[in-house]
Amino acid sequence: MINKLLKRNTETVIGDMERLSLVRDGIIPSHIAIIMDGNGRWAKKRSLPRVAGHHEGMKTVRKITRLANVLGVDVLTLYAFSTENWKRPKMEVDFLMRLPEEFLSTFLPELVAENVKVEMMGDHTNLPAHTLKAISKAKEATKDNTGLILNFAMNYGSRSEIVDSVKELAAQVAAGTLNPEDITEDHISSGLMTKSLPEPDLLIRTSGEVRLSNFMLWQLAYTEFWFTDTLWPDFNEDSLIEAVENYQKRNRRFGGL
Ligand SMILES: Cc1cc(N2CCCCCC2)n2ncc(-c3ccc(F)cc3)c2n1
Repeated sequence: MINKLLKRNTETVIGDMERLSLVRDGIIPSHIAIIMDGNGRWAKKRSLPRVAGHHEGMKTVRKITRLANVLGVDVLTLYAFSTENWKRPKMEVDFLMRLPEEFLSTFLPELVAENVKVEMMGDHTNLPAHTLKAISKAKEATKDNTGLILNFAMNYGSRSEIVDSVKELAAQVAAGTLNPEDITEDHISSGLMTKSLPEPDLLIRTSGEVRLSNFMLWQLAYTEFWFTDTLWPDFNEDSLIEAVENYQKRNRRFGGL
């Protein structure tokens, strides 16, 4: 019995290694963005409080960050808290606002050792000081790292991001330093929080929801979308490999023929 289990486990490990090797031989999406949905539903299925799903989802963040780094992904953007999330019960919001420091208190040393650079995009105002302090410490500790950029979207909303970019251009036009007819797509892109990042190549959304929820609306214009019914806490290394394998089968035309 033990031998059969060992044999099967060995075959599984070898199979996984071969699958990982095949994926790494293919085109790896430079920027993967993920809408990490299904945490509350995961908890409800287990008669657990919603916050248990968020906490389990945080463990998935570790797993997927490690694998993305191994695959050679350049940027991993994770939609951790949207501007709409403030409408949730205060207890849940307070819990969510503690997750960054819980995640970083245990995972920051590994992120530093693995050359991962922590970044955050979103509206800093209204985020609690303790949350910002933890994230700022991680950004500082990893600012010189040159590996995977782990970009957390916190209190982020795409439409307000675009409005802010347009306002900046309007101010330049009002100041006479920019002619309206000279405004290009690059002017808008350069005013976004993602101005220093490549646009996402692959967007993943979990839990069966098929919508963007005010996430990177401008940046996702030519991104490949992959939707899965898997709930975020159940999303694992196999799930990410499957998404990248699917991505590698697509023929991206960026609007062309
Ligand atoms: C608000 C929130 C929610 C949050 N969830 C866990 C993942 C599922 C989605 C919602 C709950 N996670 N997971 C990690 C972070 C985080 C954020 C910034 C940072 F620098 C380090 C870690 C996080 N932040």
